[in-house]
Amino acid sequence: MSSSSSTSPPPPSSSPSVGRLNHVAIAVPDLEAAAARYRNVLGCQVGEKQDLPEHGVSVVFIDLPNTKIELLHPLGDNSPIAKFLSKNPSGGLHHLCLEVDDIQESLDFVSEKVRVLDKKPKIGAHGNPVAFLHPKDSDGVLLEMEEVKPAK
Ligand SMILES: CC[C@@H](C(=O)O)C(=O)SCCNC(=O)CCNC(=O)[C@H](O)C(C)(C)COP(=O)(O)OP(=O)(O)OC[C@H]1O[C@@H](n2cnc3c(N)ncnc32)[C@H](O)[C@@H]1OP(=O)(O)O
Ligand SMILES: [Co+2]
Repeated sequence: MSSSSSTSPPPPSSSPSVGRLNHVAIAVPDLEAAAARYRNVLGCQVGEKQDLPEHGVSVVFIDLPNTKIELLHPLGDNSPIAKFLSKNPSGGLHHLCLEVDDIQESLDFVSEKVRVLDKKPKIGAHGNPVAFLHPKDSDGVLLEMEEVKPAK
């Protein structure tokens, strides 16, 4: 088993510049019930539901001090979330979203090493370009990259 240490070499200079954990996404069988639980039981700041047909999802974001939780529910039978919930009826952890500062450069670099699910980025829930990497190439965890330009 390998482990990281302070002496590990720096990443290649052309690798993506990964920033914050933008969100952790959870697929839920009942979006209203899940949102109410985060609002009323955990006392979190819960946003409005958004429908995103181009992604086949309804989504509610929960703001935390340092990141967000994205609650995902299928919008239609062809939704990737419908397939996920058919295999995981109680719901579950769906993906992690990492911020990068240039998504096309990041995709060009990582696509030589892992399967990229979107050759071209799509516009995600925050109006920024997003793309996904195959979970089977990243320890069983679906990874989303979201382009967030560094503040000037
Ligand atoms: C709201 C917009 C945006 C944002 O701005 O934040 C979003 O987050 S959109 C979120 C929804 N969109 C996506 O998930 C797009 C990317 N996903 C996909 O392309 C597909 O879901 C997938 C990951 C390629 C899986 O699709 P498919 O191969 O058709 O499904 P299978 O059920 O056959 O899965 C194959 C294999 O992979 C395992 N799997 C599937 N999903 C996940 C997952 N989320 N996390 C971990 N593993 C996953 C699945 O269990 C299968 O494994 P085996 O059973 O071992 O074969
Ligand atoms: Co997401």
